[in-house]
Amino acid sequence: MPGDRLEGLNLYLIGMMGAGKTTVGQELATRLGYRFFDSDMVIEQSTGQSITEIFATSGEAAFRQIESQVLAELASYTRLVIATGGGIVLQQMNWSYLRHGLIVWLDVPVDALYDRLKTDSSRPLLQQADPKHTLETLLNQRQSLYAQADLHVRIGVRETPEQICDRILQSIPGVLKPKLEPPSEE
Ligand SMILES: Nc1ncnc2c1ncn2[C@@H]1O[C@H](COP(=O)(O)OP(=O)(O)O)[C@@H](O)[C@H]1O
Ligand SMILES: O=C(O)C1=C[C@@H](OP(=O)(O)O)[C@@H](O)[C@H](O)C1
Ligand SMILES: [Mg+2]
Repeated sequence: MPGDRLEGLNLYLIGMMGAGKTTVGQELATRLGYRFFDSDMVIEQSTGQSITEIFATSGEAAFRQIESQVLAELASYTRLVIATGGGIVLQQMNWSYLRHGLIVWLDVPVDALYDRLKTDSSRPLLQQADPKHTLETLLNQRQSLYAQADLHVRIGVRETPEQICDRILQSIPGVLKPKLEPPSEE
């Protein structure tokens, strides 16, 4: 299986809302023979609330706390593709979990993000007067964090999830961290 090169290492997809982390992640998991998890879906299943309800009833800080707890739980498994929520990079503690796997940044132009999300009401942070401006502002704030990924995938507006998977799988060998070989017996 293509996933054998990874030797069970989890893949964490990071990037802005609408970048395709959930969509591409499902396809990637199938190709790798991995299990797929979407951290938002796990949050909704474990709390019995939608992301929007959590934001509305408990606030973003509480959501971020739950998000970190879910990430910590998922990070204890292997052979997973995990589609994270776009704000996973905001908390330093999350990086200690992400770093145990291979971090892939799906980098999509803001115009394309907006086109994909303009009729989507499931992202509470976008329920603003000018959602495109909100996307631009969030990306500016987070760009340097996303850039800490192991693999930066710049995605064209016409690229399909299948084509993006092809590119990720082709690029993984070049970014796999070398295994620390035990010191040779002198
Ligand atoms: N490569 C793509 N081309 C066109 N539309 C896409 C692509 N990837 C995802 N989408 C669409 O964009 C929206 C957001 O995708 P999703 O996977 O939920 O992104 P994320 O999890 O990063 O927020 C969905 O409607 C999805 O069908
Ligand atoms: O960018 C963000 O802060 C968020 C992105 C969302 O996930 P997606 O990136 O899957 O939309 C979800 O976690 C929440 O609405 C917050
Ligand atoms: Mg998602």
